[in-house]
Amino acid sequence: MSELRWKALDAAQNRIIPTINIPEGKVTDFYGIHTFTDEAMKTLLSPDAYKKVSFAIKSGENIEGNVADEVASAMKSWAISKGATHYTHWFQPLTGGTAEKHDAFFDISFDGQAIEKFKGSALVQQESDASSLPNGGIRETFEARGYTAWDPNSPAFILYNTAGTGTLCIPSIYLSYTGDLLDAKTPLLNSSTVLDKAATSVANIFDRNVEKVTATCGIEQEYFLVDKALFYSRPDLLMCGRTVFGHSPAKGQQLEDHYFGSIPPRINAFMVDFEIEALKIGIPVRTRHNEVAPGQFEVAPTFEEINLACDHNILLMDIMKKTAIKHNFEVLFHEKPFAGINGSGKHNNWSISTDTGVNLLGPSSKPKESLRFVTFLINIIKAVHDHADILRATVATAGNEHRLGANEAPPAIISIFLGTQMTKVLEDIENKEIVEIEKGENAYIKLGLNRIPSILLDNTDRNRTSPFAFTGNKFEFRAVGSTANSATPMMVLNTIVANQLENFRKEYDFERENDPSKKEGIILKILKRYIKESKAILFEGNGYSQEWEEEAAKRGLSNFKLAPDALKAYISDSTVEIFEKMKVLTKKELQARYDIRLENYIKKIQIESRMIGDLAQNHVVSTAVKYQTRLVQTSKSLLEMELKDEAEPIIQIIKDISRHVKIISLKVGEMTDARRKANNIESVEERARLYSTEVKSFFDIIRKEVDKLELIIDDEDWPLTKYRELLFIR
Ligand SMILES: NC(=O)CC[C@H](N)C(=O)O
Repeated sequence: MSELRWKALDAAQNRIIPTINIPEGKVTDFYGIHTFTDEAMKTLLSPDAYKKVSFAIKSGENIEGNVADEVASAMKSWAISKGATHYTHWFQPLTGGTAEKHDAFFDISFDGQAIEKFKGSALVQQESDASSLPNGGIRETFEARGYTAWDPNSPAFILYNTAGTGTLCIPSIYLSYTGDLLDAKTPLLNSSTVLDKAATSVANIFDRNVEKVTATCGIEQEYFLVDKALFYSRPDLLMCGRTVFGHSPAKGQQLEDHYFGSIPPRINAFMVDFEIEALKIGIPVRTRHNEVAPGQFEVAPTFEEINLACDHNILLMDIMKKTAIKHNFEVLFHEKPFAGINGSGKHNNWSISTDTGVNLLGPSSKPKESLRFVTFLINIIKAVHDHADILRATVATAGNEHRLGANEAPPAIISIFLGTQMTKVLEDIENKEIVEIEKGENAYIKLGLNRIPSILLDNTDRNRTSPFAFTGNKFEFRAVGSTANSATPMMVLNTIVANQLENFRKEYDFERENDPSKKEGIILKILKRYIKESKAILFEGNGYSQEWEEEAAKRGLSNFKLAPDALKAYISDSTVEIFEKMKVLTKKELQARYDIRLENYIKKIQIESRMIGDLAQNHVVSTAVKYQTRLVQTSKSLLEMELKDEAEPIIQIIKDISRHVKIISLKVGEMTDARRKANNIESVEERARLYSTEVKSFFDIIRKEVDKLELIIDDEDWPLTKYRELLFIR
């Protein structure tokens, strides 16, 4: 086995940076050339068809058959002219990733002629016998049909394979024969619709011209890069996406010399390459940098409409994985591939803006508009306060369980960071007496609302320890895991905010009818109460500290460290009530998602547990025993030569090895028993609980012993590529 390690090290150190095809011209010359953009549609469709499609996209109405035929025909000619041979409905099942089945444009007509075919019906809807995709019991196996349907809100694009041919990908939603939602995209679309409705009605209190409110999102993506040969030399990376063993290297991230440091040339080449591919399909990537841990990096696009942003993020991950092959890298999206150093997250920068061009979370120089700003801000705080548990549940996975609360990642407690100055503004609103809002801006000034723009301009205090931070003109949800499909957390955020805004509007209307005072006074009265009700969620301090855990408990905030506990919020009464009321997900669909996520959790821990057993016994213990045998020979020889003192330290090492090996063997056996016990449990909830508590409790114990052995056994013999090699060779 150590031979594999040495070969891998050799390969990794002799890489040549591949040539990258840089397109001619400026980025704007090739941006979106592989996307069937609105521009392309305008050029290729008849004016009438274009008008109808645009209307359907805006209104969400169905597209008529003949119009769909025209769009399909235009898409086909466009795609074929760009080298596409196939098409696929590209959708997001509940696996967390994407799914695609490629069909050729090529076909044989009824009279035996070879033709290229793509009808409107094939564009709009496809039937998939995808009974192997997770459905949480929604779809009985005897009714295995599922449907994918075109989502015209997200433009079609072409993905090329290494052979150079392309597939036209049509972003689609996915549902069962019975109409139950089986994907991540449809609920997100639903949530955007309800958010639009609720936010528009609140925005109308301030401006009657607002007709539409859109959620936007910009997703920062963290990742690790490991040389391909090194990656394949670690069975745990290959099977679990993370290392289950590995002693910390002498140098980790303690010198803080990697973050924002000069990007190594081989990495930079990879970044340039995948960014070009991303830009060609219209993903507006803009930022790249070294992250905190050695071997860790980040990419971020500019923000977009939320549905598009989530599609683009998951697509970007796919492009990164594929581009990495050419560069002999493997991209790790796991939340915690290496113990003891930074994990990887996805920071979702979320905001809402109107069709009149106003960012509702953006500061304004007019105090009156600041009232609108605080209205949205405080409603969001209240929504997150009241429904923190379901927000937390969306980021609960086996991978993220290792990350939350460890090394620069936010803790499992959901709290909101506002910055000291904004906190003060809220305190003023809560505590200062509002006399009747007078003419002019006096009252706003008294309340400190006139200060907001300047506060937000120099709002430099950032708090990385907060899972949900206000950053001047948007909220940053930092707890999302790096492998996650952002569509799910963003769908929940949209929904709880929509629900809250709807409640606010109702309360406001009610008060208006019964209270003759000015609308500003009424708004402030309601906001005062909201602040009182939800200020427990506001926290400015160090989210990593023990004191915060204690303080949060006192405040009654939840702290679900284990994913199965956090996931329960999927089926809580309040979640079901809101999601059914807002028509985003039904109780049945929530239950299915809960079951799927528990199953996924169990399977992930099961795979890791098996991997730990296998590596510990078949790689580590066997190597340790072989090395021990050599030491026994040496000590025997020394004793024969009557060199007792010299033999002593060697005998001590022999004993140390035995001690570690004994614990490892014992604990691997006990862990296998714990697994067996859990597997016999019928209830998925109870099984997940046993996996998260009993089975998982052996992971650290076994790891500790293995990592000790790594320090004892001859480096020449050690079978697992070491942390220093995985993290620093590039
Ligand atoms: N510099 C950073 O933003 C670190 C974030 C951290 N990697 C996380 O897991 O979220």
